[in-house]
Order: sequence, then C-alpha cells, then structure tokens
Amino acid sequence: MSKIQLVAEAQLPTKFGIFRMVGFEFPDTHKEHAALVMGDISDSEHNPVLARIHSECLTGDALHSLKCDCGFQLETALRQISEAGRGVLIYHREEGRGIGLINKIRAYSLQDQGLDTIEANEALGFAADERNFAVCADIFELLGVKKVRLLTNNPNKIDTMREAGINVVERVALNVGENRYNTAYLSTKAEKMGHLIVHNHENKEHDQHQHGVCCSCQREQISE
Ligand SMILES: Nc1nc2c(ncn2[C@@H]2O[C@H](COP(=O)(O)OP(=O)(O)OP(=O)(O)O)[C@@H](O)[C@H]2O)c(=O)[nH]1
Ligand SMILES: [Zn+2]
Repeated sequence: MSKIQLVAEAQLPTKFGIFRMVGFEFPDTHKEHAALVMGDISDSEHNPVLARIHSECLTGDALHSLKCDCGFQLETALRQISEAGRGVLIYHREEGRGIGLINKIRAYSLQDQGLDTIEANEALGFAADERNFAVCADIFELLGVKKVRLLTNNPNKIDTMREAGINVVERVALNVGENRYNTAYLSTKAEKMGHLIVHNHENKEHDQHQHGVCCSCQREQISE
C-alpha cells in the first residue's frame, strides 16, 4: 500500500479557536484522515508539540453518547491545545477501533446483552482492537512534527509512535467524562487492555461530580 499524502488545507474556526485543518488521503484506497493544527509546530525538536491521536467515534464525538469517553476526550484535547496556543489533533478515522460504525452498533447490541467491549468484538470475529496507528506517525512526519507530548491513556499509541520514529517525550493523561454508563467500559480498558485509566474517585483533580459526569468535562447538564 502506498503512503498517505497531504492533499488539502484550510482554516477551521471552532469554539476552541482557529485551527488549520489538514486533509490526508491514501492515493490507492482514497481512505481519508484529518488533522487540526494550531500555532507554529515546525520547531518540535526544541519545543515538543502537545498532540492527540483521536480515533473516530461518531457516537461519542458527535452524538453525545455516554457509553465511552471519546467525546469528552475530544473536547478536552482541543481545549488544552487551544490553551497552549499550539498543538495537533489527528482525527484518526478508524471508527469503532477499526471495525466501522455498523459493526460497532452490532457490538453495542451484544454489550446490551452483557458482553464487555472485547468479548463483543471477538464474538463478531474481530480482534479487541483492529486499529493501525502507524499512519498517524506518517501524518506527524508530513506535518514536520518530530517530538510530541501525547494526550492519551493508551500505551499502545506511544509504543507505535516511538517504533515509527516519533519521539513521545511525555504522556499527558486524559481522564475525563467518566459516568455511570461508561464505568464498565473504562474498567475493561484498564484491566484487559492495559490503558492507564484513573477513575474519578482516585483522581484528586476531578473529585467533584455533577449529574454523574466528571466536573472537568463541561458537559455537566446531562438528563438521566
Ligand atoms: N469496537 C468497539 N469500539 C469502540 C467501543 N467503544 C468505543 N469504541 C471506539 O474506540 C475508539 C477509541 O478507543 P479507546 O479504547 O476508547 O481509547 P484510545 O483511543 O485507545 O485511547 P485514548 O488515547 O486514551 O483515548 C474509537 O474508535 C471508538 O469508536 C466499543 O464498545 N466497541
Ligand atoms: Zn467513543
């Protein structure tokens, strides 16, 4: 398969400030990814860039689902980049950990019957995580980013970046959005997938809760 290429760029004003949106495409498959860039990221060698690899989650990112932590992480990452005045968010379009939206809905149906997130994937014939993060290293390279402070709880993202030559100088934890509907999902990630999740009750910075959702996440008005 040929390498992904940078194919389009434009300004994107958001509620977190004005980003440069960069579009990437594989020439053969036309599979698309995108990145939001703020500030001057060309000097990462001397001043590592705050960065997020955010895997697509239509339900969490756009439809306000409480079944996962994705939407909360997306908002927090964009806010932190905006506060830093500089950074990159790669929107990694591998919905449902790479199984796609319809299969994720099928997995959610199995979860409604009691399976956890990994068991549901496996019952559908998939691995627990089908994502390929290597493309994100290529995207960092195309953006001229060499050293990053990576916003993630997933050690696999860090390992893959380092193997691909992107220097992750720091992991910045992203523990937001825990609520009654995703506690089991977060526990499965921590216990079975090795994610570095800190639960709200252990997280001194986030010890106030409203409506079952962590105080830090700005989506406090949730009707239950
Ligand atoms: N197959 C499947 N995918 C899910 C489920 N819940 C969320 N996802 C997808 O999981 C991806 C996010 O992965 P997570 O494991 O939550 O987090 P991560 O990106 O690995 O790690 P962080 O950087 O810490 O956010 C997105 O692509 C979501 O669409 C689920 O129950 N089943
Ligand atoms: Zn999600």
